[in-house]
Amino acid sequence: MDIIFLHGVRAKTLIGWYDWERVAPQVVELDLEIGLPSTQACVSDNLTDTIDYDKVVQHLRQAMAEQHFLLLEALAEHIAHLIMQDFSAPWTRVSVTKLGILHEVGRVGVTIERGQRS
Ligand SMILES: Nc1nc2c(c(=O)[nH]1)N=C([C@H](O)[C@@H](O)CO)CN2
Repeated sequence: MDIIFLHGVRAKTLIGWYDWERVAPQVVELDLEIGLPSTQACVSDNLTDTIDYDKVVQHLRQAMAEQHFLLLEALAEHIAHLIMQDFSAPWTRVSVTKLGILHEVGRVGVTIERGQRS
């Protein structure tokens, strides 16, 4: 399976378990790997034969501005669902990272994989 990746995508969203996190949007970082439904673009050299990563970023930023979740796990699940449903990806690995949320911890986050990797 061919894969596109997007690393270090920053997006603003309401995310967190605690009261203050439910009212103040935070910037989270996404690392995405997205399985492609075909290898067609490798021979056609045509953007319409693959998943346009530019559109993925726009779509996810828009969705995350409108949604709120309590846990990173639930946010990651939602992102994986959007990637598979709206871009027809057969497989994805989604990591969501909070930056500097814990004292003396640089980054915390979750990684999930959904779909079938062939
Ligand atoms: N496994 C998780 N643990 C925690 C989460 C989470 O999303 N998944 N979230 C929090 C708080 O929101 C944290 O970011 C602020 O202390 C705590 N643990």
